[in-house]
Amino acid sequence: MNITVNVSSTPQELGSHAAAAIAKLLNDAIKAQGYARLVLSTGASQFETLDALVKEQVEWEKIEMFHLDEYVALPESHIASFRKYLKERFVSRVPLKAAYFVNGEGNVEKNIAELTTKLRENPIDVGVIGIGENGHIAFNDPPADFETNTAYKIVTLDERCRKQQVGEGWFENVGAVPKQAITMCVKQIMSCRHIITAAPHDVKAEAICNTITKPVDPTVPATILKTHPDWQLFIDDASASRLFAN
Ligand SMILES: N[C@@H]1[C@@H](O)[C@H](O)[C@@H](COP(=O)(O)O)O[C@@H]1O
Repeated sequence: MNITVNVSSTPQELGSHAAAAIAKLLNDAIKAQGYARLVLSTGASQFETLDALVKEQVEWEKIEMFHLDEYVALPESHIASFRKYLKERFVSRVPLKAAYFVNGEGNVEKNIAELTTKLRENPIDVGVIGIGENGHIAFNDPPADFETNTAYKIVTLDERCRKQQVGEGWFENVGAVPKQAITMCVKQIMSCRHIITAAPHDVKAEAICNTITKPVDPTVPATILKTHPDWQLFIDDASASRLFAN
């Protein structure tokens, strides 16, 4: 078990530190095996990290990118679509070898099966795994399922998670947020060789405090990350504020 916590003053500083750490791990993997496989999160908390990551020196043509989670039946043209998010904020900005998305439209079971086959061809080197305001990782809301062995599954989103999406401006009201999503499962996330978490902003202060101070338990899904052999957590003064208050 190896946990590193890095506290920055601002989200921008956090983004550049997290991006440098991700780039180093990707470059180490390329050196060792000639390629690297990356899983990316989405959400407002990842903006600064992705903006900095696309500027890093990485042989992007040796990188395969996978996607963590997506709403069921939300068109890719919707502003909240995570496929749209990743295409605009990452895939269009670096010349990747390949990008594999979670597609929540059409035959979802078939989409999951095809993506799982691709994902499981080789281990994932770096998982960039955000933490939600309710402590979720991907769309594994509390109480999270730590046991499922499939790569992805369909979940029903909890109320707090759906409200957070409205708070971030992705939807006009809670009724407009899809009730279901496809998420990478916790065990699959934990199988990433290295995990990097970027969690800035005061809205994450409670989740960060719970993750660090509470025992590993499904009621705070992100606590499982503390059992990973190599987890680097990047927070800022705002998201760390409850830690210092304790
Ligand atoms: N489903 C996404 C995840 O991919 C992300 O890691 C996490 C944190 O994102 P946010 O910045 O929206 O809090 O939750 C979101 O809902």
